Amino acid sequence: MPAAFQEEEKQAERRTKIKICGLSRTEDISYVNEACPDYVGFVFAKSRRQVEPSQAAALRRLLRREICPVGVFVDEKPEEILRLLFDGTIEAVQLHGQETEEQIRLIRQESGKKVIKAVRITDGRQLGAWKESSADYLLLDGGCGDGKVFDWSVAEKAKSLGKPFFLAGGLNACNAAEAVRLFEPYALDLSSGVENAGVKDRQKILDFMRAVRLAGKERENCDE
Ligand SMILES: O=C(O)c1ccccc1NCC(=O)[C@H](O)[C@H](O)COP(=O)(O)O
Repeated sequence: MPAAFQEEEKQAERRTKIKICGLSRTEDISYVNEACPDYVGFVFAKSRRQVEPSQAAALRRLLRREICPVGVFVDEKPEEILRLLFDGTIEAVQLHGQETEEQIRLIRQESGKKVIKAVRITDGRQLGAWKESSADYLLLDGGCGDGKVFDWSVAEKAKSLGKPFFLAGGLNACNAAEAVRLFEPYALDLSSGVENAGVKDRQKILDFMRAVRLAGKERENCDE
């Protein structure tokens, strides 16, 4: 492979990934198809953003192939999660409830797909308990899609987890750069911060994408 392409690939691997969560309308899909985040989330748990499996399947068919659809669940039966993975409605799983290590292992083994385990942070103590989790990624959150920022003084602890993590909780275009600088997360995940009057907003999605990409470029310049 030519060196220029190799360098481009390396850069793409290094850049902070983005997940836009809680899509429920065809308009939302056209916004993300334009902005092209790495992941989007369909919430199957009880929520104002909840989608039915058939609705998610229809939205997924409209989604650009490069974007990974993640199913967001709270204490759902593993069989139902696996059904949605096997029929292609989702390609990865995010667990927000009291799911056990056994359930996480089962979902990964049966499907071969990635599992993200959400951990609600109230102080740094929750982090240690999940260090050995078999989940592919942790997702550090202040709530459940309610725009709650947790105490960012745990950034150093999060970085020393030795496990890639999604950072979530009250992110928006204004605090994205600071989040990238402090945490150096694998990915940023957000929902409320790209909404207006309770629905996804095209301009806010584009602004967020731009803010994260810019923060990534600044970090690269500092590293050079
Ligand atoms: O978004 C929901 O309504 C939701 C409901 C139940 C469990 C999880 C939920 N969302 C999970 C997410 O991935 C959100 O993007 C994440 O919590 C951040 O949300 P926000 O603070 O609003 O950006």
